[in-house]
Amino acid sequence: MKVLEVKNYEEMSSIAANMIIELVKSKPDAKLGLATGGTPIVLYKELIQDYRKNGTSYEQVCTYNLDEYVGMDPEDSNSYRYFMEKNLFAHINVPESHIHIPDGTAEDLKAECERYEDELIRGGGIDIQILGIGSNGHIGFNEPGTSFSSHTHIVKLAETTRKANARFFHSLEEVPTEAITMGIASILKANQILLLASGINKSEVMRRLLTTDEVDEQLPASALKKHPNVTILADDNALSLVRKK
Ligand SMILES: N[C@@H]1[C@@H](O)[C@H](O)[C@@H](COP(=O)(O)O)O[C@@H]1O
Repeated sequence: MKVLEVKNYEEMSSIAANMIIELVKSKPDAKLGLATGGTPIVLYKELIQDYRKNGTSYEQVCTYNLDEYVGMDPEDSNSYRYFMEKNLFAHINVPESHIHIPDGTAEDLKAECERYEDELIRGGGIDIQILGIGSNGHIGFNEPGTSFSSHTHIVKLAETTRKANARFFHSLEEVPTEAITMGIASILKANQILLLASGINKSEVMRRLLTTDEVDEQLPASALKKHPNVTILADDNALSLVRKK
C-alpha cells in the first residue's frame, strides 16, 4: 500500500481527479469503480470542470458503483443513484446504459446481488476503484466482520454508520437499515484501488489501518493490504495520529 500525504481535502480531490482524467485519456473505455459519501464530491466536481474545459470524453467509459440502500427508489434524493446523477452523471457524457448501480428496490434482493456481481464480471474488471472509508473501517458498506471472500451481498448497517449518514437525511429514523454492497472480494478484483481519507474524524481509523500490518475482518479496509496496487491519498488531518505514533 502506497500512502500519499496531501495538505487538505482540495489537494486530495484534485490529485484523485487527475488520476482518473489521465486514465480516461489513455484508455477511453476505462471501467471506473465509483463511491458515494462526502469524500468524493469535490473529486467529481473536478471531473465535471475538466469535462467542460477540456472535453475529456466519457462516452465509452463504464461506471460501477459500490453500493445502494435497500428499499430506496432511484428517484429518491437519498438514493446513491440520485447522488451520482446529481454530483456527476448529469454533467458528463457517460451514456445511461454504461452506468451500473445495484437496485435497492429489487423484489428479489439476493437475485439482484447475483445479477450485479455478474455484471461486474461481464464488464471485464474495474480499472480503478475509488473508495472512501467509514470511521469503523468499512469500505463500500462492508461493515466490520464481513468476510474477505464476500461478493455483492446484503448488509445490515451498523448503528454508527446509520448515525454518520443521518446528516444526509431529515432524521436517523429515515436512514435505511440495510444496503446492497459490492463485497470485499469484488472490490479486491479491481486493477487499481484509490482510497481517499480526509479530515480529523478519519484519523483514528487511519491509525488503526496504518500503524500495524494486521489484516483483520474486524477492520474491513485492512483487506486492501492483500492487494498489489493500492494508493491511499490522505490529508494531514486524517494522518495526524499516524505521524504521532
Ligand atoms: N457507503 C459509504 C461509503 O462508500 C463511504 O466511503 C463511507 C464514508 O463516507 P464519507 O465519505 O461521507 O465520510 O460511508 C458511506 O456509508
